[in-house]
Amino acid sequence: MEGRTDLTDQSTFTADEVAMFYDQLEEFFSAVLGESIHYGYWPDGIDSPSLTDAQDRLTALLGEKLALGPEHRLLDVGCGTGRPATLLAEALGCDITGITIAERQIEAADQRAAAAGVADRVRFQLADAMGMPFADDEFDAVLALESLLHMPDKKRALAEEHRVLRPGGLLVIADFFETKPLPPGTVPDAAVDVLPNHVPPPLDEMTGLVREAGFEVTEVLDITEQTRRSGEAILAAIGSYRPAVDSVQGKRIAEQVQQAIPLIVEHAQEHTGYVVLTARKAVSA
Ligand SMILES: C[S@@+](CC[C@H](N)C(=O)[O-])C[C@H]1O[C@@H](n2cnc3c(N)ncnc32)[C@H](O)[C@@H]1O
Repeated sequence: MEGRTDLTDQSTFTADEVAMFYDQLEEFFSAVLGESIHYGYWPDGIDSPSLTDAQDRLTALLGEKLALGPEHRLLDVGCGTGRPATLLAEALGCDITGITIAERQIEAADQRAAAAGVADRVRFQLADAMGMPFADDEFDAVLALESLLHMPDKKRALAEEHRVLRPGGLLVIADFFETKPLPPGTVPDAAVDVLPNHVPPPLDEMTGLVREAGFEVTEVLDITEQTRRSGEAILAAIGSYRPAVDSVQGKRIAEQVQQAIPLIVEHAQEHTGYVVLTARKAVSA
């Protein structure tokens, strides 16, 4: 694969580089974040520190927004290693196709779905969200759980999500948005850019992109406060992590990311919020 290997370069990452990032860090992510690669959700009154429980609560919340049943087909864009899709298949009974740009995630995802006994209705494949191998109108709903942040061309990704949805179908996005930009002229700390494409747009810009892609935005649910504990949960997990990655390069990148995480978390806490955005494709064009 072409491309830089120095992941502290601050220019935009390509889809190939995002794939390399996840393929090389799969062991790292499962050690630090568990089976899901996303933030957790702590609604008022829930105090348990478990990141896994909180991640599963976020997945359950997205399941409520999707409101699908056994007769429906869901596309999970950026499926990771398959825990969200597996949980949603169990909870909703729907048919799910998950796509990821990182090849190594597919094997783990397939194994997870098989172990949960849902492999008959859940499958995973390698595909780029910015050019999907699916027919127009193929799905009843699309989920983008922390995948839009990685897209170098968000307009293209949203246009594709719109194309593969049937008229009236739902798009549910869970992602970060920028709340407080760095003051003009400030150069972000290089370590903050270790994560590919992670600096998100402000909420109004993100909502605007979704509308421009042809969707009607039906709900914008700001859960910044309810996801805030994710930062400290990740920091606690990272504190006890010791790299055990096979390849020398993978180990080097894991160490880079491990060192960068406190800064990334600090940046995320100060400069980003978290939204669940629900949108509908118009019934008639
Ligand atoms: C932060 S992880 C979230 C994974 C999963 N949704 C979860 O919550 O466990 C981002 C995911 O987006 C995928 N991804 C990033 N860029 C992509 C692209 N261009 N096309 C398809 N998937 C992509 C990554 O491979 C990874 O699976």
